[in-house]
Amino acid sequence: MEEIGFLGMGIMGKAMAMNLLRNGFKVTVWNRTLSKCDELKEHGASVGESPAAVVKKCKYTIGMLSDPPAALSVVFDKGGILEEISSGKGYIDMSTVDAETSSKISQAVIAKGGSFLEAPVSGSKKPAEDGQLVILAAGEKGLYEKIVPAFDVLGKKSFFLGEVGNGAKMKLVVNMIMGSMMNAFSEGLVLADKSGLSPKTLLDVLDLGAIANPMFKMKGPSMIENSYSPAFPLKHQQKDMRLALALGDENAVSMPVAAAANEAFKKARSTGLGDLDFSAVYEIFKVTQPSP
Ligand SMILES: NC(=O)C1=CN([C@@H]2O[C@H](COP(=O)(O)OP(=O)(O)OC[C@H]3O[C@@H](n4cnc5c(N)ncnc54)[C@H](OP(=O)(O)O)[C@@H]3O)[C@@H](O)[C@H]2O)C=CC1
Ligand SMILES: O=CC(=O)O
Repeated sequence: MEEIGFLGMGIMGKAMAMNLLRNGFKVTVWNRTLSKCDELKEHGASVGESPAAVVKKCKYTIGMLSDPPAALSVVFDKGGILEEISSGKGYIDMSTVDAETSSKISQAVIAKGGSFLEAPVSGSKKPAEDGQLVILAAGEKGLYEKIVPAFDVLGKKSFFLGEVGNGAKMKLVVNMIMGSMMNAFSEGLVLADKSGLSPKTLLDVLDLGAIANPMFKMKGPSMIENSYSPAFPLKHQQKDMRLALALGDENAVSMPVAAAANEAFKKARSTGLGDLDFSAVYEIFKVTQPSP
């Protein structure tokens, strides 16, 4: 397959680009903070000096940026994708953003003759390293079909969900549920502890029952050790809750559980926990539950 461009060497982008390299793809990377490209360079990647330079060199370019302003910046700002995208080239944005952001990018790319696909992912740092992501693609079907060989390396399953916006919406629904679950889980761990039970035993009990799930199993042991090395940064989970709640507003869907979870993530951010893993929201429940 042709050389792939990759913009954004954060937790996810770095793992995904590394995975493409490991599987024989030629990759040109770019990151706003250039030094984060060094490790990829050591593993054989080329480095582009701007998103435009990457698009000029590569037929297909993937973006994995933090949030809507970042996703828009690499497209519309000076040195951005729009300066070089043209007929025969494709841009695939795998960042988690809202449908409106994705549509703006799509329209601009298509106006220049390029093709666009949104393809946010479910799965965190480890699934990214292991090529086990779930890819939620939408946009131009032709581009989807051409990029499938790369998706096959990055993910265990990819869905094509139709028109641009559907991938973004699906991702926000999934992360809204995940964020609410993390809050309920944190409350449960605190309730067990404060009522004299062992949180560790609670993990064992949960894992054997109908609400067992990979997230509780993976995050629970580190949470009870107060260890929050970031796989999915809390500030991004809060961004996803905010964008999901906006989607709820648009569709007049009442979401009291998600709204409460968003408040807890906001509180965690305001106390300086934003760069830790999203499971650090547990700390908020601990401090708001004084002993009787
Ligand atoms: N981590 C996870 O478990 C998962 C994350 N996601 C989503 O993937 C995306 C990336 O997440 P993750 O890798 O964890 O995030 P990180 O915070 O680790 O990385 C964010 C990336 O965005 C770049 N960036 C931020 N602002 C700008 C800007 N204004 N212009 C250009 N680049 C910018 C950063 O560059 P710089 O290094 O210069 O700051 C960095 O490359 C997010 O949308 C997140 O919600 C989806 C699934 C799982
Ligand atoms: O967006 C985060 C994830 O774990 O999926």
